[in-house]
Amino acid sequence: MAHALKIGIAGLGTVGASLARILNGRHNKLADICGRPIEIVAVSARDPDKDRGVDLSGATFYADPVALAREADIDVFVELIGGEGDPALSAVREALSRGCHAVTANKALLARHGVELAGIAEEKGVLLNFEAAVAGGIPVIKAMRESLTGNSITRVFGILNGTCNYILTEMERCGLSFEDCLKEAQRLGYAEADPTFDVEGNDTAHKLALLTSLAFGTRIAPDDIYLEGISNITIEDIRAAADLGFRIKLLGVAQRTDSGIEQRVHPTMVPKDSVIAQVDGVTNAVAIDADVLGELMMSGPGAGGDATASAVMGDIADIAKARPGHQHGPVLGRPAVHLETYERARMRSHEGGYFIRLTVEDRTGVFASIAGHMSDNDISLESIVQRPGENGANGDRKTVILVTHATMEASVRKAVEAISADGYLVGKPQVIRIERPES
Ligand SMILES: NC(=O)C1=CN([C@@H]2O[C@H](COP(=O)(O)OP(=O)(O)OC[C@H]3O[C@@H](n4cnc5c(N)ncnc54)[C@H](O)[C@@H]3O)[C@@H](O)[C@H]2O)C=CC1
Ligand SMILES: N[C@@H](CC=O)C(=O)O
Ligand code: NA
Repeated sequence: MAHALKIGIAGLGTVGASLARILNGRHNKLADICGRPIEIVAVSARDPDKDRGVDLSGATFYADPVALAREADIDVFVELIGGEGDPALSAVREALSRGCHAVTANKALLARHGVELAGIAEEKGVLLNFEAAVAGGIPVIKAMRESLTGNSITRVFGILNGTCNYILTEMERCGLSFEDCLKEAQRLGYAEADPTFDVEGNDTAHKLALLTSLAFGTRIAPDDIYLEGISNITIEDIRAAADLGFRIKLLGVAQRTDSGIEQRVHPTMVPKDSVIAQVDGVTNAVAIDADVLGELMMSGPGAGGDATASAVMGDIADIAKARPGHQHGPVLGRPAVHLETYERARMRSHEGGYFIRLTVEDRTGVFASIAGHMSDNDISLESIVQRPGENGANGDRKTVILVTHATMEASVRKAVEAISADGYLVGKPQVIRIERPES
């Protein structure tokens, strides 16, 4: 049998500890499959003595993950610390620069520095694998990087954050509060160290930025993404959506439009009977429209220690199986130096349906005024209904719910601004985009 593949793991939290347990527990099986054993020879963690349910006493401990990356006798550096900056960034840079392969689950790091790191890996002839960074255990990076080579992709979209999908599902299913659902997602190991990244949509944006680059051969540009999270979604929105035959999902969407590449992350109402509406809990889903293949949809566990470690294990096994000089293709599907810049489609030119929920004072003329602003902005309405307000026990408030036909985002913004200026709104208007996938 060939010599062992020596790995160093930095970060022994939810994913790192799962990975260590799985690699140790399946040591012989992996050795059979890969043709050589995979040995954890070095680790870095904040607390060296914590019980993680795995014996790592044979591995050299480094307090500093950058030192591990720079000095340890390893073939592969596995980064499972998280965060877009140091120490993760310096550690991965160091490892690649000295000719070690690297594996990371860190989408924040790659969204910000992926092109630079891919450039180093390609220059040094080593692999930088990151399957776990997008949609957890779903093999979407492999699919886009390898299986779809040669296809032209027009759109990629999906549910890319397990925490948000878990929260939205549990709020609807059990009527639990947003805060309680988030706490449970944290307990289950789904959430980021700072869960704001989940609920405000940044994590989805990091993943979408990587998918966009793989889909369109473009440079990674997280700041080009229109971003809205789920923290403003209320149980009233979820119920109103259900009454209208929709469910609310946090979607990331990247597509080619006449005005460039549109990238957006926002809560979205999808028809209840669509495939994406059935994706519940921590499950993620990614749909890719490819010209030769057609529409590909993949779903599976998007977060959690074992699901994520499964993807990391696959990345490490790929390295163990690769013969020197016969490496896989470029990190981001095409060489980092050939990634293109592109025209960014502005959100104001987005066209789609909209759900608008307004809480208004119960005065004569309000309903007519709202309808008038819609018509002034050429917005065609599918429905407009008035209901007793959520806080209207004394009858002084009403809820007005509008659903529009396909219209320009700019028109909706202008209409909502005009309505707000009229002075009868109570609280902020709620605007949720509607997406009607073909399946
Ligand atoms: N938890 C999940 O479901 C998923 C996580 N990821 C990504 O995997 C990475 C790890 O995530 P988790 O394991 O959930 O996070 P975690 O917070 O549970 O683990 C990170 C570990 O790194 C350690 N750490 C922090 N600074 C360190 C330092 N200077 N030196 C050594 N260790 C240090 C922390 O003490 C912690 O134990 C992140 O990039 C995350 O975005 C990706 C997909 C899913
Ligand atoms: N916090 C993330 C973890 C996986 O990427 C999520 O909830 O999806
Ligand atoms: Na994945």
